[in-house]
Amino acid sequence: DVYSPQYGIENPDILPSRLTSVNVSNVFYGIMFDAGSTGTRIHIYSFIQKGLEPPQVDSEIFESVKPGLSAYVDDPEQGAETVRELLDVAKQTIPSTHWHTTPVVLKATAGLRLLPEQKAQALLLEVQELFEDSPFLVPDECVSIMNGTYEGILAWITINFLTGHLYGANENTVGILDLGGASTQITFLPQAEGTLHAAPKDYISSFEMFNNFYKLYTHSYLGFGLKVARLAVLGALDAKDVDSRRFTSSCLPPSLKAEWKFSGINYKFGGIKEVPSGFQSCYTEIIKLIQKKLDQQDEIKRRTFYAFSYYYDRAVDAGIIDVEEGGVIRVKDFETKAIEVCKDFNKATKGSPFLCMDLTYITALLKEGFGFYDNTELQLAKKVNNIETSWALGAAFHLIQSLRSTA
Ligand SMILES: Nc1ccn([C@@H]2O[C@H](COP(=O)(O)OP(=O)(O)O)[C@@H](O)[C@H]2O)c(=O)n1
Ligand SMILES: [Ca+2]
Repeated sequence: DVYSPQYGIENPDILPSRLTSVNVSNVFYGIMFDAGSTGTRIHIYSFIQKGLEPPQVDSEIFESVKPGLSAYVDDPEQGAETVRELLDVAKQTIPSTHWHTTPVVLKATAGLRLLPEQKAQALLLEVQELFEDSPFLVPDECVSIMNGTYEGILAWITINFLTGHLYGANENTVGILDLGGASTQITFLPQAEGTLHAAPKDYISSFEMFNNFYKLYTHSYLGFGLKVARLAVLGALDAKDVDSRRFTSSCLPPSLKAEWKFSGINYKFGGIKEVPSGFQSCYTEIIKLIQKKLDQQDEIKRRTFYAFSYYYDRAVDAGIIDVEEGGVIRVKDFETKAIEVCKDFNKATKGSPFLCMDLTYITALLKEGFGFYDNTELQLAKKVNNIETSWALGAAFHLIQSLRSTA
């Protein structure tokens, strides 16, 4: 795909009517839905654009509902209902004079990628009908399953835009690590020539945004999100007799017996009394799922990475970072905490019985999967300048750009 943004061109369908002079700054809006595997979210952005410069984000309104669309696999109408609730927020916050020029788009990620095609399409169709009945601008392909390459690239665009690295000085761009429920992404702009040669061909993607051109390393690993990883550790992925079995792991409190629902399926799970539980046996279990499954690039050990989504949430639950502040940590902080939590399951009341497993998985993913050093620093951030760290802003920029180039 090649997009050529054309600034300052008058386009009454998309831009606010005030864009008649390039000297006037213009306010316009965009609505991006993130249909993730664990929840659906709305991002309502207001943008300001001055003349020929790329648009700036003025503000974001963010709301979310749980569970995600994939949980409504057998009731698409009810699934669309959760989207309607969120769309009402947009009606309440965007001035009605701007509704017909404000694009609304929903992009689904790994939860829907994992559903049978027909079921996923039925859900998307319900949402599309909802959008078409709304007063907002409905672009072509307003509702879709996003491919994993875009998920990584667009999150990279968001974080580098928010941290001021996007236009011009490419040497200082930061990498991103996104850990969802069902998939995980790694994206960075290679500086070492060797990375471009060593990487698998389909891990290198060229992308243009606001007249800048980027050649990125990016990959989305489907099935390596935190929640699907839990099922893999438990041996419950694709298991046939889900109703009659209890799935066990040494990563869980030995006496635990509980139930857990994911993507509309109920799983019985628990610990193992017969074998030693704790970090070492848990790590050994998990490594089998990770070793040699992910591409490793030497360069990442020395680069700055922003990590968010479950990296952030579980670090908060484990007390590694403050829920509001986030902060800089090292890869080994996850391991240190995992060892502590797995040693005394009874103490870990806060972060659910899965905290030992999750922290151990994150440690293994970072070290054995991507090949980070113990000492590699990670920036944990939920928001930057009050805007969510998510692919959604990058997707909104991309949408604005493509609407303009096809207008
Ligand atoms: N705007 C957002 C969206 C998701 N998330 C986090 O992303 C994780 C869930 O990922 P997800 O439901 O998007 O799953 P995937 O479809 O990306 O695999 C949770 O830790 C959420 O808190 C977030 O921190 N901010
Ligand atoms: Ca996500």
